[in-house]
Amino acid sequence: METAATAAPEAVIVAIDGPSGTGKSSTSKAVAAQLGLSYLDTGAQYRAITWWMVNNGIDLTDPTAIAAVAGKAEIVSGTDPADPTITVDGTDVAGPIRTAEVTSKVSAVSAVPEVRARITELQRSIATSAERGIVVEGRDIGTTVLPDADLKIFLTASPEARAARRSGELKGADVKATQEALAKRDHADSSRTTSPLAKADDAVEVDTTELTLQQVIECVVTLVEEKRAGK
Ligand SMILES: Nc1ncnc2c1ncn2[C@@H]1O[C@H](COP(=O)(O)OP(=O)(O)OP(=O)(O)O)[C@@H](O)[C@H]1O
Ligand SMILES: Nc1ccn([C@H]2C[C@H](O)[C@@H](COP(=O)(O)O)O2)c(=O)n1
Repeated sequence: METAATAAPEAVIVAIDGPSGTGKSSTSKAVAAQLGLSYLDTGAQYRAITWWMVNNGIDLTDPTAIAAVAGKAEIVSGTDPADPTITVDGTDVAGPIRTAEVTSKVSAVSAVPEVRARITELQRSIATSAERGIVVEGRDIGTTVLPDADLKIFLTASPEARAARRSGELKGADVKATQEALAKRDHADSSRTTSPLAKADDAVEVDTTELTLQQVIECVVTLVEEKRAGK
């Protein structure tokens, strides 16, 4: 009989939260790869359920309609930092979840308590079964999903730096329009009632504005190693 893996006693759980474009995904993936840990992109899960709702014609202006179908899509996340995957009902949605349409609608879907309850349960189950430990990144990991995480990091960066990074990714995108879109999404994610984007009281805040990605990775790796040494 196949049994679910459980975390080893020395497994470390790292929660990385912060607003959009602060470097959570890039940092988390690299730290997990360097330390031999699993990696979970929780934003991808909220994007995946949003993609399913768009595809199934759900009225995303109606929280009751969203709540009614919150449990319908089967979302599976692959946690290898070298090749993170995400499927919905067996379909690879890694590309489709990054469209402008999904990005503009994900905050409305992720604000619905029934959606959060479902995705939070999935995230906890993935984190507790990661044998060597895991880096989980999102908006409410340190505050709600994994309040007992061994290490909590809250990444920040100036709005200008975040917009410049994002526009660099979306070749030719207007920096001002990108900054406005980021601010709008951050406001929605921070002001929702259920589990908003927030820094946990015991999180270490790292301002990445003036740091290279490599410097941020080194900083987080050092914090994890210090935690492990003190365990
Ligand atoms: N310290 C840094 N200096 C310069 N560029 C960076 C830095 N950190 C990340 N980047 C770049 O910024 C972009 C956004 O980074 P990333 O996707 O990791 O952010 P994020 O916080 O996960 O965003 P989101 O929440 O929107 O998914 C990427 O192109 C990444 O390479
Ligand atoms: N723990 C999380 C992670 C993500 N979300 C929501 C809010 C974000 O705007 C959206 C997409 O996340 P991204 O891919 O930009 O990291 O998902 C959340 O509510 N809680």
